[in-house]
Amino acid sequence: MSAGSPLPSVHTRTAPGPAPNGLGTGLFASEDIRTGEDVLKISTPFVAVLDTLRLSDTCSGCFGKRQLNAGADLDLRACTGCQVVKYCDRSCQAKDWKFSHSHECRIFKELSPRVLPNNARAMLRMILRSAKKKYNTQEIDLFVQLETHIRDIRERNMAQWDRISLSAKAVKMYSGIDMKEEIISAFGAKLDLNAFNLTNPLYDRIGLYLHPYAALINHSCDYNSTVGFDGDELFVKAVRPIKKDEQIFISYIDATSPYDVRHKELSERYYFNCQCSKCFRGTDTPEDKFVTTTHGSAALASAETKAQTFMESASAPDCEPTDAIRKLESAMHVLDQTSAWSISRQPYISIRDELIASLLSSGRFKTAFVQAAIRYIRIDSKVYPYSSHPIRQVHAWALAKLAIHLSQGINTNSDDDVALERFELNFSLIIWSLLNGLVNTESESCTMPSFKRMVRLAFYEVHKEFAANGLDPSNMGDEIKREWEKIEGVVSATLEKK
Ligand SMILES: C[S@@+](CC[C@H](N)C(=O)[O-])C[C@H]1O[C@@H](n2cnc3c(N)ncnc32)[C@H](O)[C@@H]1O
Repeated sequence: MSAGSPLPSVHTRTAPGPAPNGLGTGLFASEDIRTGEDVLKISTPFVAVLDTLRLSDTCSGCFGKRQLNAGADLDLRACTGCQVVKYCDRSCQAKDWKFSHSHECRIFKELSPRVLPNNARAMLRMILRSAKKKYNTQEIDLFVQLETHIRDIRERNMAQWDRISLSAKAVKMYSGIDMKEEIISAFGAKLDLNAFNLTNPLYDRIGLYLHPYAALINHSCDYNSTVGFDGDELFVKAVRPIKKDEQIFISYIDATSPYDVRHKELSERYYFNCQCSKCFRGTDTPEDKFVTTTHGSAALASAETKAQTFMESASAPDCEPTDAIRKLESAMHVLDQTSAWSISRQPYISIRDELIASLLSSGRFKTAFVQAAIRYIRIDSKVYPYSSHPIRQVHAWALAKLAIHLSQGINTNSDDDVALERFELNFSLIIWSLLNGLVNTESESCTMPSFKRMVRLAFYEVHKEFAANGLDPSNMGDEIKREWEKIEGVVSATLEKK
């Protein structure tokens, strides 16, 4: 590790220290850090597990890193012992076996076809690794000091406490370990309070991740860093320049939400009242703004509740994509009818994200392209003001991928009734311009190394095709500008129809 910690898997430009405003310990920059640079990189997790639904489609060794490049061509193979976890190949299997699976495989096999929930699997891993002395003293020392908020959990959320205690009982029974249930429960509480969403390089959630050094980073709704994962490697990157001695902040929640929603989530899930600069401004921030102030707060709250209900039923596991699309469009309609809701105010942003995912699942690529263009052009720069934000980059990639699909004349669903053809888009130029933008800003972007590699490869292919036809889009600025004017036309026409 470069500075501040004796942990071998931690490379950082931070040091722990007392954080002002009663925030306990925090991490502070030990030097100036530029946009896109690593604040912290951790090569080995303390614990990481996949969500139960991801066990069948994601490799438990590389957490989907290799699948990102190989796509559907890579067949995962189940562990021959337990048949629960799957791997790309022997090297991924060997990695997980060495990390923890050798201790738990027998237990998974005995329980099959039942599978322990993700938090119980993570607790089991931590207990077994700790019993096998796989952690070094410094890691354990840091882990022991992590917050548990056990009293808050017991007093304010009995259901959470019951779940933790039940998991502790199960972990003790299945592992046969000689450890008090209270101690195992404390492992569970630390996990609930300090774990990160493990995501793939496209920022889709796939599981749970914990490392006690990364867990020292405090939260701010006006964060200066973002967290991402490349396989089992954790990266914290600077989303804007950070000065030496400045505190590092990430966002534990979706910071695009208005004040009340953020406050509720942080207090119910993490048991604290946020002391960040944005929360001090209360509802006086863009996240809370409405387009007009003519509606009473009751009417707005009622519209929001209706829209949320539509959104929740659209994300029910048994909801077909076509049905989900109808529900999400109804949710948007409810918000539009108030004429107070801007498309960059939550829950509009999340509804559109869900809509794009459902349109993709049902093969409506043209409509998905238009919605992804609205998100890219009209929303992202408002809700993620720093262009280095990884979500902005991932959304640009999603738009480029849709343009690639459409340029290949892929059959779209017959319900895909957007008359995109009349705009005569030159998809190749649009793809080139999106990928060129991503490649050119790579060093200041907070995306993961394998994402950058994938984008670079795609750009190389597109550029090669142009070159084969004797063209270099670097010299076609006017043509590219015209294509973006056309997309602006598509976006305006769609939004005017609302
Ligand atoms: C993951 S830990 C961060 C490290 C922690 N400060 C420590 O000393 O161990 C999260 C806890 O830090 C505190 N915290 C983090 N961000 C905060 C914020 N913006 N406002 C108030 N408390 C915060 C809360 O007690 C929260 O439960």
